[in-house]
Amino acid sequence: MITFRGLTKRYGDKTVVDGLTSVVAPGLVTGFLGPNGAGKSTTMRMTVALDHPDSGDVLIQGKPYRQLRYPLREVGALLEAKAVHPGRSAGKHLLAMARGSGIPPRRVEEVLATVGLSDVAGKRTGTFSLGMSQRLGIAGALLGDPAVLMFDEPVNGLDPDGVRWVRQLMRLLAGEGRTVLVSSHLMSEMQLTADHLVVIGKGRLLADAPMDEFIAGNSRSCVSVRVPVPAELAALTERLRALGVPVRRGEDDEVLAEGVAVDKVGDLAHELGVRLHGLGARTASLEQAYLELTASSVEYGVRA
Ligand SMILES: Nc1ncnc2c1ncn2[C@@H]1O[C@H](COP(=O)(O)OP(=O)(O)OP(=O)(O)O)[C@@H](O)[C@H]1O
Repeated sequence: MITFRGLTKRYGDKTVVDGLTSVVAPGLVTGFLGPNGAGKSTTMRMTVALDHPDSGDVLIQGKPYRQLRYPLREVGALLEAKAVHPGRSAGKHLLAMARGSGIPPRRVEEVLATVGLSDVAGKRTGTFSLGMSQRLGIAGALLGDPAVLMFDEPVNGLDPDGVRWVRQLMRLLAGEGRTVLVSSHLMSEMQLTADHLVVIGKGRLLADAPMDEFIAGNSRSCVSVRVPVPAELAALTERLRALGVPVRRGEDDEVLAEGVAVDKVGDLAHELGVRLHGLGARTASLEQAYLELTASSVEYGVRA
């Protein structure tokens, strides 16, 4: 479990993390979302004492990081994949980490195998691609077999196969009862990976909710109707609008009706003798819900 209690960080006169309070629960993948500059990395850095809060605190399994006897055995973190001595081999890098933390050296081979880097264990990390560095960073996080794991943009630089592998790994780790906090800007990927979401904007908590609840609560549900004959599509649209239902164009022969039941649209089409090629509730995506919620919190956006 990770507990944020009024966590606050200022750089100069700018508050980059602003009174963040949340509990990241074990046994779930929690997605940590927010626009660029929202304060996600700063929050993660404070969790492992790489940065210090101005007020509030963050606890790992109920304790501040500094009170953990062997931190790597309690919390693993992938923060900056390239933050590794470039002249050192992957194996030596992990061995050095293990030595300082009372972790048996055989764990190095185990985690290298888990992340698929066994064959390049002897290679200098300076020669690694971004994807390989990400895998090495993940190996470092897993080294101490910790109950709490944090990954800042773990799929950055990975190919589709690697992205899927990360997703499966996150799910596996949560399935083992661990606490998994993961940040990403890839919403479609996050929708497949996370059970729960913590969303921040300009350092403030915007949402802390299960994935389904978040999507339902931050998007407008609608009904998609496909009508192949344009005149019939217009007639149905007109009838819906006359009933006060907002209707907008979808793709090709599709219209999207908001705030109305699927049955009602089907009945109206039948009444008007309109032939349908499709009728169904359109479930909103995480991306739509996220964009709705964060629209006013985007710091570096381009105004339309
Ligand atoms: N060492 C620092 N000194 C001054 N400002 C900093 C420092 N580190 C971060 N910031 C600022 O704090 C804010 C939050 O940055 P942070 O990296 O935590 O955001 P983020 O949500 O991780 O963003 P991204 O999605 O772009 O990685 C930004 O405005 C950033 O410029």
